[in-house]
Amino acid sequence: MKKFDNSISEFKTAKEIMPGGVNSPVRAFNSVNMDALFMEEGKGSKITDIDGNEYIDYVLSWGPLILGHANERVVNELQKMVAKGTSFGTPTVIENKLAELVIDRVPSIEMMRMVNSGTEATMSALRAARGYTGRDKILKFEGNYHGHGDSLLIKAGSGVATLGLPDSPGVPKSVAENTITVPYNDLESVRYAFEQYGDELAAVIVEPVSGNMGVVPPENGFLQGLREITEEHGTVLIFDEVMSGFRVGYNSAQGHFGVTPDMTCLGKVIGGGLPVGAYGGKREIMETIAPVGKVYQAGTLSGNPLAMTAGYETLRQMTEEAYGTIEQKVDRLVEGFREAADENDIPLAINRAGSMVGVFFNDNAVTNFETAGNSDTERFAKYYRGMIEEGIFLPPSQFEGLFLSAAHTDEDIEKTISAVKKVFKTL
Ligand SMILES: Cc1ncc(COP(=O)(O)O)c(C=O)c1O
Ligand SMILES: NCC(=O)CCC(=O)O
Repeated sequence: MKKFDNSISEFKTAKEIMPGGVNSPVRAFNSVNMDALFMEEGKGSKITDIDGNEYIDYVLSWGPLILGHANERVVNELQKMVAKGTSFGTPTVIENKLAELVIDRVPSIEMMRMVNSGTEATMSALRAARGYTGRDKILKFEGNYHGHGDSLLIKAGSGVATLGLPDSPGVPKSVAENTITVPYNDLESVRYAFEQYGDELAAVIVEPVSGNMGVVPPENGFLQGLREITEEHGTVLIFDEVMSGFRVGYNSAQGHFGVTPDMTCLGKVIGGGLPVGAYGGKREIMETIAPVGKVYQAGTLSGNPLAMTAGYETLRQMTEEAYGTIEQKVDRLVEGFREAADENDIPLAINRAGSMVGVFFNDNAVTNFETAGNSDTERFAKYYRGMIEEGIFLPPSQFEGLFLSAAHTDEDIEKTISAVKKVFKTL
């Protein structure tokens, strides 16, 4: 049995000084009935906790680390940048470089703004869409998570779903009234909502691959349908690619599925593990942002040179070939999960998109929040704790996807599959 004495002791201290002992709820391991693990260092696909236990890491800081931990080139370039200074509060050349790279690869983005988190990206994109259209209402999907901005914290996924808090106290009723929610992958419900509110809807915001109720890809025609309906009504279509951006593929989910929204939100991978977010889209919409237009949005540390450096050096290494190599590893991992399920007669639904994988203890296909919610969370918790014992670090919730990086080796994947087979026998 692994020992976690140091983590247990630090977590006890942390709980006295931070709500739940954490700076973000999903880190508290609530739904798997464990104390949180405190990590000390990471290299490549591996992460080590403060008790010296090493794990193959499929959390990757919740998605950003597509090259794995402490990638040599990223670390070298960051060290050079740190020595020059950490923030100037003026434009820097590295902001241009990262923005040009993003604009080049993400079809919808003609102009963009850097911010400090995915939450800021979605809040700012909504404000731009509202400013541009002069409308107040927005439509989002049940089980999609767009960060913790008031307008979007309604029937949200991620920790909100894990903790069973469908509507957060503290969001004013007057704000919540402007957010319409419908089931994911359900164009009929979207059409119905547009019949009722069509000309009042400023934006439809969607995770083009949903990653916050576990991984749920869009069904054929869903994104295309959203494109058509929003176009008919002059509503801004926003793809929240904070998670899927530069993860589902070289040109992000929109490139992969061939549907171009009006605006896109980014985060995670584009900061290579440093705090970042970004939003962008059609020039005409982005020119509503101050100081060109009247929609105000700002940030002391926005476009921070360290974050820009980590993001730029990460994306430069993620060639089309690099994405292909990760996908082959995902193929094998998914195959291994299926073998383990068959061998042990465990009902399992597996979804994937690029290097995002969702494994549900579920008898049926998982296509939306409702079907994801039918998963066996108790079985998940038991599986989770078994995998920790085997040295595999997974996101601690049935409603989060796992990620692979370019640093994961074939050996890592085979070790993981062996662990899954061993743990499934005990469920
Ligand atoms: C799709 C999506 N949007 C927005 C966010 C919020 O990003 P952040 O946690 O950086 O605020 C997340 C992640 O948590 C996300 O997965
Ligand atoms: N899929 C959910 C997240 O990535 C959230 C991370 C966090 O809130 O700490």
